[in-house]
Amino acid sequence: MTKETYTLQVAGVTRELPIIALNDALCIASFVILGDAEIVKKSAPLLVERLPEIDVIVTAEAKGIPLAHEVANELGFGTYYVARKSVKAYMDSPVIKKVNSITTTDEQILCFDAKDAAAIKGKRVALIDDVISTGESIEALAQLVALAGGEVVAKAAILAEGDAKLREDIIFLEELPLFTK
Ligand SMILES: Nc1ncnc2[nH]cnc12
Repeated sequence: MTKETYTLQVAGVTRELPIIALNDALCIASFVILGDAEIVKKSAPLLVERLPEIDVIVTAEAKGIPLAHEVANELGFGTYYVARKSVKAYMDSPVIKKVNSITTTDEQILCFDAKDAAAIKGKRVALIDDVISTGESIEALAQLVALAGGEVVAKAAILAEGDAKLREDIIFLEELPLFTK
C-alpha cells in the first residue's frame, strides 16, 4: 500500500508529509520540524520579517524550540524562553498555569522558572510555534506569559492548520489543510 502524503511547500523547501488519522473523522498531515534543520533555518528569517518590535521570544516545549532558537539567532537575541509542560526539580519557584484541553482529560500545565518569568515581566513578547491549529496551545502559552506579566504582541508559526488560516491575529508562512474522512 502506498502511504498517502500531502506535498507541503514552505520557505522554498518541499516536504511530503504523511497523512495520519487522528480519529474516525479527521486526518492531519504530520509536520515535524524536530530534526529538520533546513526548514527551521529557512523559515526563521521569513517569520522575523513579519514580526513587530519585540523584546523577548517565548515558545513551549517541544516542537517550537528549534524555531524559537533560530528566530533568536536571526534577531541577535542571546536568550529565549521555553515554557515547560512539567515542573522540574531544578526549577526555582515556578510560575504555573493550568491548561484546559479538549483533547485530553488529564490536567496539563505550562510553567516557567521564576527567573524566566521575571525576565518576561513588562516585555513585548513574540510567541513562536511550529503549527497553530486549534489555537489551544498558543492560547495557553499566552495565558502563562500574561501570568508572568508579559505582553504578547505576536503569535507566529510556520503553518496555520485548518481554520487557523482565517485568523488575522497570527503570523504564518503557509496554510496546512485538515483532511476529513
Ligand atoms: N499537522 C500537524 N503536524 C504535527 N503537529 C501538529 N500539531 C498540530 N497540527 C499538527
